[in-house]
Amino acid sequence: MFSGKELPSSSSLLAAYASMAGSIMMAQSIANQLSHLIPHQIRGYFLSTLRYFFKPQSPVLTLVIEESTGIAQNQIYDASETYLCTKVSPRTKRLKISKTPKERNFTIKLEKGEIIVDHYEGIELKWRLVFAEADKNDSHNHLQPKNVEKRWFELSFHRNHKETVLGSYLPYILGKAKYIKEEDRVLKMHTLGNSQGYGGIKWESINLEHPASFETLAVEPDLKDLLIHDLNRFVKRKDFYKRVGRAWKRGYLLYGPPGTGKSSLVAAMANHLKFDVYDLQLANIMRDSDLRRLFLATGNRSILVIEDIDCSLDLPDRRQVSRDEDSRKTHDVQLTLSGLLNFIDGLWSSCGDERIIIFTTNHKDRLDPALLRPGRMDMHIHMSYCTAHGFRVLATNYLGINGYHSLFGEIEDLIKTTEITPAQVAEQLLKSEDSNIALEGLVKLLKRKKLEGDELFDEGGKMGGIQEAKRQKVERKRRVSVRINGGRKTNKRRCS
Ligand SMILES: Nc1ncnc2c1ncn2[C@@H]1O[C@H](COP(=O)(O)OP(=O)(O)OP(=O)(O)O)[C@@H](O)[C@H]1O
Ligand SMILES: [Mg+2]
Repeated sequence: MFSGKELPSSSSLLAAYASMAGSIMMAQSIANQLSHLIPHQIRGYFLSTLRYFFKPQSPVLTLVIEESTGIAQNQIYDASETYLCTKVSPRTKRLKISKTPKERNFTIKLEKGEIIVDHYEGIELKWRLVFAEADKNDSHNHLQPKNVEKRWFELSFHRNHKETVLGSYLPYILGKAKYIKEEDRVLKMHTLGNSQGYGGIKWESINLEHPASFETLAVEPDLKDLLIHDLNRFVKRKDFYKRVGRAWKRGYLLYGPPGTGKSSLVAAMANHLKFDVYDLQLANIMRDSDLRRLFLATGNRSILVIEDIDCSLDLPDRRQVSRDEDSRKTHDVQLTLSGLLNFIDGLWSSCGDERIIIFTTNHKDRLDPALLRPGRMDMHIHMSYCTAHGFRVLATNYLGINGYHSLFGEIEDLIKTTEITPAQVAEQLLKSEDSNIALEGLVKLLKRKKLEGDELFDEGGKMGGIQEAKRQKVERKRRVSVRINGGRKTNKRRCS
């Protein structure tokens, strides 16, 4: 396109200009001297022709950035459009504004003919949006409908800055636009569909509107900082992963009792990174081929979540009759954890960038050692019962209390000695908008739970361990809930 060689340097330009000016003056004096010989009209024509040929070159260089390259959308045009929305000045007269149901924010675009002046490293850059009716005879445009307007940006600046604009300003705009788009991106939550369409089970997506963020998460500040740091480092390390020849992926194992925020943490991670979430319910997957297809259909910059990994892998019976080319065979398609892990490892390396995989479980102790093997999951994160700090976060979230409340001392003392999940605390705080009523309710709940815990402790003494007493109590509860459900099988089996 443009190369440094095409343009003279400023000093040579000056020299050329000086010699041109000299030539014009000389021509003028010749013309004056010959004035008595040359008729008046011819003299004027002679001078204007001379001026045309020796006119100094304009110092302004204009880049034309067309909307389409004829085959594909022009990336620089799209990025400029996004970038310039942030550069609207008080002098801008007209803007176009729109919002589709799926968009979160307004989209602002420049109107025809509007001019925006931007400054970059001390350079003044003038942008103008130009519209014209598309050339109907344009052979490049045969794919476009007739009477479509052609659009382009004209970017004008002093030609001395050509190198900076091409080498640094335009890449800066591409980067900025990418960042703006990421910020605005509506995240998607992909789950497995109910319908078995052609080709088998498929992902279906909805907007991920989970409000969880690291700010609203009731976890210890150290853990929160560690996680945010880990995620930020991961997304920045593309080159590092490439250099050491590793697939750019990261695995987290979240474990802890129900209601401690494992799913909320997944949503907070997705919101923080602006990654889509793919929720893979293994219970719905019978065949290896399905797993492979679904896995390959996940997008870049995404989090693949496999919840309750301890439950989903020992599903009752995955034996299935499948149709081979011409004979019917019975395949044992039982998925094992290590089989799944090898499968994922193998595929993962070959399918794109910036992948995060998260396993969640209520029972780390029941997991296959293959999953716990060093190097398999990058971080093991324990989500545990509510702490005093966790309670303060929830009190801020739900009741808007940022400072002190007279019941805080009692609640925090009780929380330290009681097993209560953040979900239970949250539920209690939701019961009333009056913080006194909500917190008194929480005190009662904590006292009741503490009492139950103490009884369990006594029972444990008789039975030879608090864990055994707990297990038996949960077993009793589970039998009740199975009876209530009438033995109906659900996808998410109770595993406690
Ligand atoms: N650590 C937490 N911080 C803030 N809110 C929480 C936390 N844990 C639980 N909650 C609240 O409780 C609800 C249930 O929590 P969540 O679904 O994240 O738990 P979970 O650990 O995934 O449970 P399960 O093991 O049953 O899947 C959440 O919607 C949230 O409102
Ligand atoms: Mg969960």
